[in-house]
Amino acid sequence: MNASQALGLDVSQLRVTFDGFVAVADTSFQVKPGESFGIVGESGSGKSTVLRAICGLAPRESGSVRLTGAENAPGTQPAPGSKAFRRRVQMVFQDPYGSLHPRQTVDRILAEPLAIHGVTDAETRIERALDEVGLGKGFRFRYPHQLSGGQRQRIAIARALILEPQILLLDEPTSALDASVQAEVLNLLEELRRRRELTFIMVSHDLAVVTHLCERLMVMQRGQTVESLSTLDLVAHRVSKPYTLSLMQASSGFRRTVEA
Ligand SMILES: Nc1ncnc2c1ncn2[C@@H]1O[C@H](COP(=O)(O)OP(=O)(O)OP(=O)(O)O)[C@@H](O)[C@H]1O
Repeated sequence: MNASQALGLDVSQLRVTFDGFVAVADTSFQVKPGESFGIVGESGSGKSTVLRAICGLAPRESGSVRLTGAENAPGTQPAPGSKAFRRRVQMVFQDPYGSLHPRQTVDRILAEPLAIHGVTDAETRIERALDEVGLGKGFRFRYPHQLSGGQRQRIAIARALILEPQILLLDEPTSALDASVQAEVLNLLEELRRRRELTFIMVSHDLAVVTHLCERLMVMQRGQTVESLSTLDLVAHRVSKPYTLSLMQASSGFRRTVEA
């Protein structure tokens, strides 16, 4: 993929409510094509709901989600959740076991999005996707229970990438994994981002993970944006809001990273 095909995202005044409860309150942010953007905040602050609303899995009460970049002139915007949108924007969930169908082989799991989108060269794409996530075709006919947690998450990443989207939404992609496996999967994501010029929007409660993978981040609390800052500012403790500071102090992994 060349740089001109990279896509960004413009989220404006996004509001999501569940039976009157405001989970996300008029949140706005922009992610540039090829950028890696993090969303952090305490549990329940609305991070996952932002990602889910972007891809049409959570109901958007108001606000807009627009793809940006050369390909997306005004008037040609695919609706979030539509087939055309999913071709460009894919999501990876936290729990790799829960997100893979237990009775489907890896082959079937990877073939499904291709069939839905009418892609014909399934065999080649599946083998290439398995290679890309460092597993190889020997894994093609295994079931999820025959894989380790890290391998399952690699399959979930392969499934998200098989349609060659430009944007990946990552919801706590490594938090269900052991620390050493976590590092392997983060390195894989970083390598894939560089190779494919992907745009990432990653939710995490772990500041160490976000500083590893993201260039910029947004801090959320109770459905609202507290502040937006660069990773460099965060690492240098150049934060303006007490909430961000308390989040940094609460994150032991982050303290270790800063002290290292
Ligand atoms: N489908 C739903 N129905 C009702 N309430 C919901 C739904 N999804 C999320 N919520 C509520 O919206 C709020 C934000 O949830 P969300 O999952 O976005 O938080 P989060 O910051 O991602 O938290 P965590 O880090 O624990 O995953 C929470 O209070 C949650 O209970």
